[in-house]
Amino acid sequence: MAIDSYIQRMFGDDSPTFGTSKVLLVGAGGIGCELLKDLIMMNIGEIHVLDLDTIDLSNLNRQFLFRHKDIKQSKSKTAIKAVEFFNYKSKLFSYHGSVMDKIMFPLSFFQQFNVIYNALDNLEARFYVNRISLYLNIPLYESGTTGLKGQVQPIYPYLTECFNCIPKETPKTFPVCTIRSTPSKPVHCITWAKDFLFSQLFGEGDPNDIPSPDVSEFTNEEEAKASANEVNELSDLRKLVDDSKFSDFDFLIKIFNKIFINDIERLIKIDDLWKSREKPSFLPLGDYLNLLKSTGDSKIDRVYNSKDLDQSSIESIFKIYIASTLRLSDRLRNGEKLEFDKDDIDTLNYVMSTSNLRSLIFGIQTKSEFDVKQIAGNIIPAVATMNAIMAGFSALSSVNYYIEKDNIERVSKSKMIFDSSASDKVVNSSKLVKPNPSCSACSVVKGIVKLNLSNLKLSDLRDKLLSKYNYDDDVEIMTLDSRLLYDYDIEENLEKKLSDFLNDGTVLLINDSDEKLDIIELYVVNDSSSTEIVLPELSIPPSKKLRNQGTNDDDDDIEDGVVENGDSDTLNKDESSTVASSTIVLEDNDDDLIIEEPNPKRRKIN
Ligand SMILES: Nc1ncnc2c1ncn2[C@@H]1O[C@H](COP(=O)(O)OP(=O)(O)OP(=O)(O)O)[C@@H](O)[C@H]1O
Ligand SMILES: [Zn+2]
Repeated sequence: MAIDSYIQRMFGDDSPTFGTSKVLLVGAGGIGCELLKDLIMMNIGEIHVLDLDTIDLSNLNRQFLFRHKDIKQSKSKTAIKAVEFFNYKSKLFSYHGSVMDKIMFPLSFFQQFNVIYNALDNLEARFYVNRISLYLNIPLYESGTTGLKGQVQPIYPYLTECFNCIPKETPKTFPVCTIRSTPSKPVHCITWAKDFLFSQLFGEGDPNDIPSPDVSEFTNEEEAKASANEVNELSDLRKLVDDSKFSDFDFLIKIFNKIFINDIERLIKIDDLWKSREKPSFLPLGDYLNLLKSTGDSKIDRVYNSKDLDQSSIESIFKIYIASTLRLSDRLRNGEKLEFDKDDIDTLNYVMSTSNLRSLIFGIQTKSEFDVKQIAGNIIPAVATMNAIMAGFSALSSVNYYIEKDNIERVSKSKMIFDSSASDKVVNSSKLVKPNPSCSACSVVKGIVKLNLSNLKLSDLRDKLLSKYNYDDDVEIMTLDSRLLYDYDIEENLEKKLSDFLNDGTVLLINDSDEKLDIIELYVVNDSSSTEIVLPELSIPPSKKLRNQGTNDDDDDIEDGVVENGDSDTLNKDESSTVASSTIVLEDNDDDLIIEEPNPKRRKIN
């Protein structure tokens, strides 16, 4: 049966406006491939698929639109080609690039869409698209999975929580001293091997530029000194690795001695570290090292790798260490730039062997190549079924919107879907919640300012802001990344051209110097044909400070007999009582009236 007939059967004559909709699908990975199939089955008018990546071998187990022959091809292009044989009406478009690339995808690119679906794997891009959906007031269907966990959050800007409303967990990090001096878990040794040892010996960057560790991160002074020494010596070794004439086998012994003997000796001497911990011990590799020294380079098995690993044998781990060090230094000397990649056998073997040798020294359990790959590659197992379920719910949640897009209040009563831990349920749902009033993304009034950056000066923008929004006194102008461009102490920029500071896509924060009005956020759109600055119509609420003051003063009213007074002309009715408290009249015990002026506290960001 044709898709149309299914849709007709399900929705009857009130068939939703799938066919006339134009949507953006961000991400063509695990969830994205599934979602593309689902959206096609809904006969969405236009589906624009955007992804920055190419296909890897490791994607094939779950990204069902891709085949072995597609490896190294663009994900978005391959995905839309793969569905060509589906019986569909949707028009498909693909884009190969990062959604955060403001040149490839300016705000106007997003403006054409009715709905955005996120199928991303990182917070940065998710936060970015969330902001775009807020600027343009486009519903966003946010989905994600980690293993057997998953979630779909429909976001109806300003009506329901946005992606930024709820604080997100950041990836776990470990204290520097644990990684450098007192590891107690395999993950500590793997982090040391990958982020410290590998990156300093083989990673990009000038060996003279290896930063010293931050002394304040160590509680023990000797430990901080030992750590600083380690870095200096490593930088010398890196020079040896880089030296193109160097082919002396001694080099391997030097590195080994430094990392696995001298550095450990130094740590053992710091008694304070071992009061409540087992001291590290040396690897029983003496005979093997001597044998290698006497037989020399010719006897080294350069191709020995993790396939030959006997995890219980120190010698086997050591042989992988030697072989992978040689292979990596050869590659480095051939001019290759190296970075850790879980799918690059040399870098993985190096991290696996060095972390396991360190684990043995500190009495920690060794890990297999598979485990090290998971931990070092930050791999969270992706489960194809969970991706398919969440993609399905993402598409399904959006049906509400297509059916009743003219009644967005009603649509915003939809539900959020997430995995269930109950044995008899696959998923759970909960009502969408109103936005968090202190969310830094959606609680700030936003708009788009159109202007010709190369024709105008900062003073033009400042003057226009003052007149358009009736600020009493002055404003502070800064960028979202905290560059202060103007306030009443910093006038030197006023006569400079806006193009000196701003680009298409820069986000500006405008703050009322009097702290009466709330901060506003303006997205800069450079329009070279524009002759004037076009600022958005905004209704700027009173500042949070005033609102809080209002609330506190309400309490004080009872205790202190505060009488409120003020001009509420420019205010919304329901906010007038709080803003009026900007001029507070206090009655003191002697019946004299004291007028307390608002005391604007200014923030300076350098
Ligand atoms: N800034 C971005 N712009 C466009 N696409 C992005 C951006 N960031 C991530 N993506 C894409 O989002 C998709 C997420 O899919 P998924 O979670 O399955 O990850 P993956 O990279 O395909 O798999 P794995 O991480 O397991 O190798 C990927 O295809 C990735 O390229
Ligand atoms: Zn929010």
